[in-house]
Amino acid sequence: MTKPVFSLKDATVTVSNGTTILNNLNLDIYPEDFITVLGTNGAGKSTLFNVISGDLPLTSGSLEHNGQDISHLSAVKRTSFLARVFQDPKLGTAPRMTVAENLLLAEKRGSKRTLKSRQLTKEKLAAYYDLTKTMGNNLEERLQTATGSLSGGQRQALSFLMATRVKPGLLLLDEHTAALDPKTSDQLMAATNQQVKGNQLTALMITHNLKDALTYGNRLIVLNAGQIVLDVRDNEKEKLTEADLLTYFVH
Ligand SMILES: Nc1ncnc2c1ncn2[C@@H]1O[C@H](COP(=O)(O)OP(=O)(O)OP(=O)(O)O)[C@@H](O)[C@H]1O
Repeated sequence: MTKPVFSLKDATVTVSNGTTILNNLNLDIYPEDFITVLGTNGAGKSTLFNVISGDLPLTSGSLEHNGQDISHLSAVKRTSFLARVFQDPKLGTAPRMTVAENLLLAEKRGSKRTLKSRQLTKEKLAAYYDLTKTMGNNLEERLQTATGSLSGGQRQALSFLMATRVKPGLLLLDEHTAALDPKTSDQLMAATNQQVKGNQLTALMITHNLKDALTYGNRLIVLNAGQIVLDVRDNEKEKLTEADLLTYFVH
């Protein structure tokens, strides 16, 4: 039987005021799972990501990666196998560096990040041109532009390409299309789906868009009050409707 790549076991986070924001949560993530994550505001979705990325420690319980307990591994060390794209286009890219330099930097994920512009060879720039052209938003014309002057959609597309430049063991998509206009959001969602499937990535994607949650991924989970209240995959997921999902949105 296939073993999970990541396992959260009785994961609990209690904050200083005594509130429990993740409550004995259990989740096994299998290779090539593309899991859409839904839940009301404050359900614990970002907390779940913060626990996986190592930005927030567990109060109790554990996180395993390929059977090894990594609960105490630093967030920096986890970047060798984890990548995350945030909702805010400003996060994830270095604003003064060009698009090409950011892509080069992303290739060094998990190792020492020193950058020498001579490493940007003609061949590399040609490869980046082809790569960015797949995003369908003219990013390929702006390879030598400082990232800070890109549009939000272009910057978010770049963040996504950077997160997947070196295949991560797990890709965390934290409402990565939420700040974009509907057309740009659809474009990035389609590109995301293509990358995740084409490169056999394992991914978790937080979204408030029920349609996207139903359309994409092989598995869907709903969080409520720090617990998973629905976990469906394949045929069972395909049968779900938006109306079904709304019944899980209880405050
Ligand atoms: N470090 C923290 N200290 C105290 N409370 C926190 C901390 N992080 C999160 N919380 C609280 O825990 C709850 C869950 O927050 P979280 O951000 O995980 O929810 P969410 O499901 O991602 O919500 P949203 O959909 O609004 O982004 C919220 O009530 C939040 O205020």
